[in-house]
Amino acid sequence: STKYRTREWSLHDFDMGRPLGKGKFGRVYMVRTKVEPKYIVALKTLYKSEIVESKVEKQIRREIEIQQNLRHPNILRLYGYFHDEKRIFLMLEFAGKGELYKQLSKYHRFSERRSSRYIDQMADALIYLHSKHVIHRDIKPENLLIGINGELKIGDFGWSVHAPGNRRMTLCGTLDYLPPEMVEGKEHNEKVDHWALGVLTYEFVCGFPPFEDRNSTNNTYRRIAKVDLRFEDKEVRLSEDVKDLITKFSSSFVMNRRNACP
Ligand SMILES: COc1ccc(C(=O)Nc2ccccc2)cc1NC(=O)CCSc1ncnc(N)c1Br
Repeated sequence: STKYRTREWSLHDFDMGRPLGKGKFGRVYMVRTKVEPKYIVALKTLYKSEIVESKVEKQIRREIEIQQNLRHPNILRLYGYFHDEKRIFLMLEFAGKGELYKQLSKYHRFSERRSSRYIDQMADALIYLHSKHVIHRDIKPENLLIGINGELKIGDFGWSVHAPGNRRMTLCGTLDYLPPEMVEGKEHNEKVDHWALGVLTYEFVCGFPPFEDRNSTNNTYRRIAKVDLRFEDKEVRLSEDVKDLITKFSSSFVMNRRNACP
């Protein structure tokens, strides 16, 4: 609603709730507006000092600009923002069922039915993003949230990283989702999101990403560059359909690469 955009918000408008997650630049709290109607939002605090230090102020300005114009049921809303002398506050949609990766680590992998529902919603969100010439470039379980009715939401975590814990972390976030052209530092287009959707589908139904090599990041690079896709894992029974879908996601990328270098 436009009311959010015009009025000036401040911390005093909210009752503070529990912390929701920790990002690299600050924390996210569940908060509620003090006056009726009592909206619940996820309030993300970013420290100006850290943002300046990491020279990401342009990136966050651009990101806020992009996010405020996005309206899609499978993309987490950014309602607005405000700041005080030390911090910037992002007023985000609250996703009622939290972080998808926590479900994935709890259940190890998703059924093909549940995976197909999530991938279908991701595809809708990407069609919408690409229609606005926005390439996401960072699709991975850590960046996905689940709404109160079980619907998937792309929650842009900006440059936030999760506590190291059991998450795969390399220099710039997980390597596993990078497509060959990014791994080789080439220019990229929205097909990088199609590639990542294939990697995401594989990780949903298998419980681990297709090119992962826990012992050597170099080998992960090599396997990505070669598109070394394997389905031989004994304990995971995959339908021919899902193997075909995943192969198509990666081959759509290979076609793209062939076009790129005649
Ligand atoms: C549209 O969502 C965003 C938009 C922008 C940024 C951001 O930090 N940009 C950024 C930060 C620094 C530098 C450059 C960009 C972050 C998010 N989103 C988030 O941080 C997700 C917070 S966690 C959470 N949120 C809702 N419901 C839950 N249950 C949970 Br758990």
